[in-house]
Amino acid sequence: MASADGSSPLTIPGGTRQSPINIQWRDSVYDPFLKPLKISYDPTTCLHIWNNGYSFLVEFDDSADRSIIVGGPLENQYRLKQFHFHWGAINEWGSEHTVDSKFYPAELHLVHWNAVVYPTFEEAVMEGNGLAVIGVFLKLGAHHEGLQMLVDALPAIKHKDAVIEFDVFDPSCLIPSCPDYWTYAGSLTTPPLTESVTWIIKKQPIEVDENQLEAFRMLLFTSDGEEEKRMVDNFRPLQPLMNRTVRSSFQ
Ligand SMILES: NS(=O)(=O)c1ccc(-n2ccn(-c3ccc(F)cc3F)c2=O)cc1
Ligand SMILES: [Zn+2]
Repeated sequence: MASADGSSPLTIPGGTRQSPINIQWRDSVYDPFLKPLKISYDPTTCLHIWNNGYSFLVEFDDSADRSIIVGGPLENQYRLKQFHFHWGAINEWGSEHTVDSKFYPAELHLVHWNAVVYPTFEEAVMEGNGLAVIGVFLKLGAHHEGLQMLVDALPAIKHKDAVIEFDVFDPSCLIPSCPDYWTYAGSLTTPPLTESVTWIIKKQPIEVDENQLEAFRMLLFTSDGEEEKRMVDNFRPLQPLMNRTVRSSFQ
């Protein structure tokens, strides 16, 4: 939906570092000073899984430094707050970022915040170095054992605001073993769209099977009792790169 000047309500007036973007592989710049990203998650920090009416999220206890990432492009360590996905109605699209203008059927986002510098997540969301989000592409292929635990919980959170307890889950099983990533300065891809995210996009996708993608698509945007609207195509349009460079951790 665009307004008279052609802008969509999802553009931030004066935004200079909006996300998602297309990652043009040949335009990314290898940075030899980028460190390996170190990921250490405590599976018992997992709290619950819920349908927030836009995606489904798994949230974590972030009251201490128990599930953290450090290194990579980051100056501090960041605490895991939640992870969620974006996907399409069909396998031809669904990811938020694209690589050489290619969409993947889905994309995982692991959202972390800079608890070294900021006292709360709410404050970190407003600051340029407040958040770090790891993006992982999902491609159609083999069955993913680790994802299946999430898929098995989805029928119980079909409707908006449904939540179930999720005791133990290690999201490391959703992150590819290949250490290669791209990184750039960007934003949240849904409101408040704040320009507070260091994006770390893994080069290697994970493989999931058709049944697992279909399970995402039977979730609903709508609450119980409302006219059903399937939760699909919950990805934001690509945003202009403007004056940004995408760096790669690999040659
Ligand atoms: N898709 S993404 O860029 O990873 C993304 C997009 C939006 C959010 N998001 C939306 C609202 N919030 C949020 C939640 C709690 C809070 F206190 C403040 C927030 F901004 C948030 O973190 C979080 C992550
Ligand atoms: Zn997201």
